[in-house]
Amino acid sequence: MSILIDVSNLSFSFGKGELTQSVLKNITISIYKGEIVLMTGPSGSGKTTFLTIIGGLRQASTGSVKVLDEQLINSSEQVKVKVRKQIGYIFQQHNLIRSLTALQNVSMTLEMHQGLSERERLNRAAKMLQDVKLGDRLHYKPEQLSGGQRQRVSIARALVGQPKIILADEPTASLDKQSGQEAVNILKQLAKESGVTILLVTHDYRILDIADRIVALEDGVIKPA
Ligand SMILES: Nc1ncnc2c1ncn2[C@@H]1O[C@H](COP(=O)(O)OP(=O)(O)OP(=O)(O)O)[C@@H](O)[C@H]1O
Repeated sequence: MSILIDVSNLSFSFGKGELTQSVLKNITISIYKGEIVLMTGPSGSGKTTFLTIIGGLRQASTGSVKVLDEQLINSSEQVKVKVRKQIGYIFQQHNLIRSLTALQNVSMTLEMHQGLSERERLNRAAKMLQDVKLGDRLHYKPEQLSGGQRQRVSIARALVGQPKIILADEPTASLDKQSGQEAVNILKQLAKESGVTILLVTHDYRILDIADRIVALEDGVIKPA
């Protein structure tokens, strides 16, 4: 099986000199194609920091971080952009644009995919929203949707560009048990159908059963969960 995320001896600190705070300490982990990996760990243990480095959203300088065969340590902006284009992101707060409908929020992501006409973008976005069971909510704005529905719009937005990797940061944190489980179950089903790899950070123990593998980050160190 191919390795999509290959991290070895990654260390990362915030601040300089006496104020240096070491957040990730010598992390080594490989994540395979199609795998769903959940990363748990107490608040402040470095989970979000780790995710943003993997996603090419934060620069690290120590160790090796290969994502989709690109080295992200001390990488150029060009390399980071190339990697980012192949990743779908899901955040705790859905980060949808309030003035746009569900359909517009999802189709907007496809604007950076060259060569698709507006009609094709809208068709793909509508199909994706049907897949997350929101076919009857295409023209609703975020505030007209429930928390779980909004999070499913962000799942559709993350998947519509056919990414190789999904990075999700506490996607169920603001949802009740049922909506949270519904959202991650849909995510899992769609990911397995298309072979997408998922790295999901959470301290929601109610969703651990969607994982193929669970790892724990404690004090910047990875431990088997
Ligand atoms: N931009 C920043 N500048 C300085 N320190 C930061 C910054 N971002 C995070 N930190 C610190 O790094 C540590 C790890 O933060 P991080 O957000 O990665 O943890 P987390 O495990 O995701 O926590 P949570 O589960 O609460 O989201 C924390 O102690 C935090 O205060």
